[in-house]
Amino acid sequence: MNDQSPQKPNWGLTPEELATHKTIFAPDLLEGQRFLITGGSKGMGKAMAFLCARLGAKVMICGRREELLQETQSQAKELIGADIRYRAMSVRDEDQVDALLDETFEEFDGLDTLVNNAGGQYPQNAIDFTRKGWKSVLDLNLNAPWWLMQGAAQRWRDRGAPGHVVSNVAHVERGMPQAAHTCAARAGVIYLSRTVATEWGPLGIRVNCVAPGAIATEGLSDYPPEATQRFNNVNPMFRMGDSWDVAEGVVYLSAPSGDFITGEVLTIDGGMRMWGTVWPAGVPEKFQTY
Ligand SMILES: CCC/C=C/C(=O)SCCNC(=O)CCNC(=O)[C@H](O)C(C)(C)COP(=O)([O-])OP(=O)([O-])OC[C@H]1O[C@@H](n2cnc3c(N)ncnc32)[C@H](O)[C@@H]1OP(=O)([O-])[O-]
Ligand SMILES: NC(=O)C1=CN([C@@H]2O[C@H](COP(=O)(O)OP(=O)(O)OC[C@H]3O[C@@H](n4cnc5c(N)ncnc54)[C@H](OP(=O)(O)O)[C@@H]3O)[C@@H](O)[C@H]2O)C=CC1
Repeated sequence: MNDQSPQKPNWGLTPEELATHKTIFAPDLLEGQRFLITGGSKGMGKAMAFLCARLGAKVMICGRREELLQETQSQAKELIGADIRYRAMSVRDEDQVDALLDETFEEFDGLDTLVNNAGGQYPQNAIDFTRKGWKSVLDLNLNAPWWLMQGAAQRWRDRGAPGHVVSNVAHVERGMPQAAHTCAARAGVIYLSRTVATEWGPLGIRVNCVAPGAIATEGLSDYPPEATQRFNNVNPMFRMGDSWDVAEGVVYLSAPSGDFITGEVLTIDGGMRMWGTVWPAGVPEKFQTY
């Protein structure tokens, strides 16, 4: 994904930066805590994995490509001395989701935080979506996080040892032109989270979301350069966030700092919810008004 061509910049923080980036959190904040982070082999999920491991947590990650997972595992070992576990799988496959949860609970003898981070979509005008494309994006960004959070909650209830969920969604308050499929899915996750935050409150399970705006990660290489070159101009701070901004938000909600927070959406978007629109396929002429 790290395409070096001038048209496609090399987005995201390097492993060395993830290993040394300053953090506001105490070094032993997550000592003994167990995290499952989906999509931890690059981008924001990798930053979350490094940060949690640096703070003392045991971390399991997953992703489709084993080589990226392996690379993340060895970088974490070499740079921060952490033993990150991984499973190569797709969260779009229900059986593989169950196997991932079983392996994680067994390996760690329980789980403290599930981070639903794996996700994504392709940019297209909604009028042209195929049914197959719609279902693929809904499977990845709505069904998979639901299977994961429900499966984790059942195991927490049955073991009498609760944990927490943080789902990485997106800023969707004003819709997301050229990404209506993901917008629908993420809105679904937000309202699922708000609903089960009430149902699962008595079980001791907290359920929250983080909602990033434009964040410079390797994932942006999947978008056309004519779209990504304006991603620094889609919020009133006139810059993109980085994966560390989101990783620290996830830790804030998972650690004791989040003990009285549930059903919440922590927006990390440099103000994009008030001003700015991503237009991931490029701004249509009619909308080129500023
Ligand atoms: C919003 C801005 C900020 C956000 C940034 C990020 O999220 S960064 C993170 C960025 N990282 C990611 O997003 C990574 C995760 N994303 C993904 O894996 C894919 O976007 C996916 C969810 C569609 C799965 O894809 P897959 O191939 O495994 O799935 P599949 O075989 O099940 O169905 C494929 C069907 O979907 C359709 N279709 C697909 N592409 C296009 C397109 N460009 N054009 C048009 N249509 C497209 C097409 O119908 C196709 O069927 P066909 O014609 O092949 O019979
Ligand atoms: N970057 C941004 O500006 C924004 C991103 N987001 C969302 O935040 C989340 C993280 O984004 P970002 O870090 O940029 O993305 P990246 O594309 O950089 O990383 C995505 C991670 O998810 C994994 N993944 C993708 N599909 C699957 C799958 N089916 N099963 C298992 N793992 C999978 C990838 O590994 P592999 O490909 O090997 O499976 C990778 O580890 C995503 O949900 C994204 O849509 C939301 C708003 C803005």
